[in-house]
Amino acid sequence: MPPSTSHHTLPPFPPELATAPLVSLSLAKLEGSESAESTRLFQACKDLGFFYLDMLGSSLGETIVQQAEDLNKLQKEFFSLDYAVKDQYGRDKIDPFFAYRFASAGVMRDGKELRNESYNIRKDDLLGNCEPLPRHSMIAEAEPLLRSYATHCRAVIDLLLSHLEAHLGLPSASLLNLHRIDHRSGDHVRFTQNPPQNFDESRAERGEHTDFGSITILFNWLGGLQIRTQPEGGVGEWVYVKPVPGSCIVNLGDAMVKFTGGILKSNIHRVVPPPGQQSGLTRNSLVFFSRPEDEVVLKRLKGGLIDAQPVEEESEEQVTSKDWVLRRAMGDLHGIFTHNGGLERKPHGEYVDSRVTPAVVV
Ligand SMILES: O=C(O)CCC(=O)C(=O)O
Ligand SMILES: [Fe+2]
Repeated sequence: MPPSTSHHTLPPFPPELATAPLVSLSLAKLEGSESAESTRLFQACKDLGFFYLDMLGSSLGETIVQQAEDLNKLQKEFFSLDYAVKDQYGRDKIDPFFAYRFASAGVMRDGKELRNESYNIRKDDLLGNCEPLPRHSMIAEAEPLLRSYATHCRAVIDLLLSHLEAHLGLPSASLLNLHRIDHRSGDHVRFTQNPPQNFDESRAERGEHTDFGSITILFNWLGGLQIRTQPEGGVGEWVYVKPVPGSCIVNLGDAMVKFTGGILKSNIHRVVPPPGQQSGLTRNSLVFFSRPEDEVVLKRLKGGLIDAQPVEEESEEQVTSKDWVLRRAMGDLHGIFTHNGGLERKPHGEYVDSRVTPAVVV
């Protein structure tokens, strides 16, 4: 049975708004190793590093869509708990990263300052790869669902990695072996919730970021995600990514740019309040972030098309994935901004403010 999505229960995304020119790829076709679809995947990852993945018609994909709906119900329930309860699972008490996190949304209601919230649940806790961190009973009870969701998202990510390594001309399993599911990594499921708030350009700018892992699988139900277009020779503009029922949004993170010497792109994006009739609603998203294994050094791989890429003159400090994630999360390292086929490094500090008053808690 096809999954029942809930987008139609919400006000529509404004039809007149400019939206991002994302291609839509079919998971079922990629599972079937259809070569035209595989080539489109490689192209999308070289162009924008963002695409829709249509999950319908794939048993794995439809299961993920259904589970994303179930997890969306769970996250709303979790975020409806009192701040004092959630604060017990905060980053100051549990972990600097894999914890409940918040920042002021700059809005008051009933004498209370509303929060932009997120909750990061580590893949290794779910899969038994480590001693799990303390978590709320609601999360503990949902662990079979969370574990299954993480495993399914990883199956999609592994499929994408295997297509990409083939196109890059890398030896088989070059990328897969940096992302083994039973090895410790920063992979996690993230719940996010933002209360209604007015659009504020400077706040939106502070939330601009690239993801710093490998591949991200994102579900959202309301508009608000924006990416910046990358026109040849131009500066680009912010455009909305419209949620599509039955599809997830996939984007590449900085690790893929580093591994491939800039062949693959991690596009800059941000989250602003939902547009049009959707404004005034609380916005949730559900994100699965994959990252290289903790011990993997984030550097350009050797082989295939990567060897033909220009070598950067000033080679950057080499850090392990674990340190990179920690330092990015603490705002200690800048992101990679890819533009017009080249690599452009934003000065330190340009993306890091998102930790202060983020529209999205990165
Ligand atoms: O909420 C969204 O739609 C995107 C979230 C995001 O970009 C992130 O958490 O890194
Ligand atoms: Fe992101």
